[in-house]
Amino acid sequence: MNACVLVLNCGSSSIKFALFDADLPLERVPLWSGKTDDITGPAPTFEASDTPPERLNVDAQAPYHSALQQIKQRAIRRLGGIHLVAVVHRVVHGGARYFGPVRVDQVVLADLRNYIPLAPLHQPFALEAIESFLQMQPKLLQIACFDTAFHHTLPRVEKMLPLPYSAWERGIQRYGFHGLSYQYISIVLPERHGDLAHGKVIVAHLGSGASLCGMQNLRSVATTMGFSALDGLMMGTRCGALDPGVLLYLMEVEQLSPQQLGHVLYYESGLLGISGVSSDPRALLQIEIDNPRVRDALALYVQRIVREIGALTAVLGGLDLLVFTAGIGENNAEMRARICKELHFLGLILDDSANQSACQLISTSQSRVAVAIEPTNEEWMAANLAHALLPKF
Ligand SMILES: Nc1ncnc2c1ncn2[C@@H]1O[C@H](COP(=O)(O)OP(=O)(O)O)[C@@H](O)[C@H]1O
Ligand SMILES: CC(=O)OP(=O)(O)O
Ligand SMILES: [Mg+2]
Repeated sequence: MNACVLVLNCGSSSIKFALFDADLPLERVPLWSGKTDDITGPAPTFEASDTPPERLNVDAQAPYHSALQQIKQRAIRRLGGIHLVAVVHRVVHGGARYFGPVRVDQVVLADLRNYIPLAPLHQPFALEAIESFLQMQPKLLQIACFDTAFHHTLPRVEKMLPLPYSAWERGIQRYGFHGLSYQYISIVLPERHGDLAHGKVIVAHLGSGASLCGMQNLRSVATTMGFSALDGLMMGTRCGALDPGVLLYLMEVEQLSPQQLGHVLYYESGLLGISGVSSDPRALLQIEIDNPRVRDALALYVQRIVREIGALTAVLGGLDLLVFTAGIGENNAEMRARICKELHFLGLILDDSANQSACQLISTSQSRVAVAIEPTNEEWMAANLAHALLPKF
């Protein structure tokens, strides 16, 4: 083995990490991987492929910083004597400037800071990770791969917002997110589903953050997240699509400051906001019988997904394949069943036992729309994209 790359994926509630042998072809299974979950919550956890899950001791004043330092230490320990050739970062927002993977130096870092207001739940943590490695080892290659990049193929009409034209000229447009996940899915779908994968496909990335991507010929043609990671579906703590009149009302009549409004939309809404209990459907499903607010939260969550699948099906002009991915999409059979039940009008028929067993294909042979589960692999996708920037051995 010549060298390794370390990938860091700073999500809204987790940091995922993976170590890949840098030799091509890049194995999809990492040498070492894991995640820290619920970092800002009361009981953050650390899980890695070589150790049992444990409680992570984080500094409550700076939980992300402290989790990151611990991952760094453990990664260095895991490397032993192996040469680390680069650290690859999932950076959520690349704006209108960054599409391909990019080497990050202080200049690029300063530029990427401009996007913090557009992705306040993600961008600061990824940039903090980059900065911390740059300080520790200034010569170690830092590479950013962007969540927005895969949506570069969106037609102009999907990128534009119906605001004054000058907004478009100022870069106020729909970008789309979860691109590393969708790009990975676009690579594996033909391997699993042959020609069907090249048709009209909707991928449902349902995690803490959630979005849909409509693909045709394996390219993004429509997506539910837009200018920021707030648009589209209802999420764990984020509202999703909202009547802009509500924002004006909250600011003008209820006198919320921009900071307070941001906090409401990013941290206090979605499943947590409606239920008042949790942002995790797993927890909510267990208590819905006794709790009407929890039932409302789950019903609204499903309704928003079904409504947007309908919209993307219209944009695609039909639907051949629906793919579930990310934490909820991959693991929560009950949520998949509730969503699919509402899509019966499309001729979609779920195979209940295949769904319960989380099979690769979970629709019946009579179903007019094939339904699949595909575990995402954002870390491998980022490592793979970054490979072009690595020095040749
Ligand atoms: N084993 C599991 N069973 C059911 N739900 C799960 C499981 N693992 C994760 N999830 C769900 O996935 C969500 C996190 O998804 P993930 O894609 O990891 O999000 P993020 O990348 O934004 O941190 C959690 O809120 C939880 O609801
Ligand atoms: C863009 C986004 O919402 O990412 P995540 O789902 O990892 O929070
Ligand atoms: Mg994620």
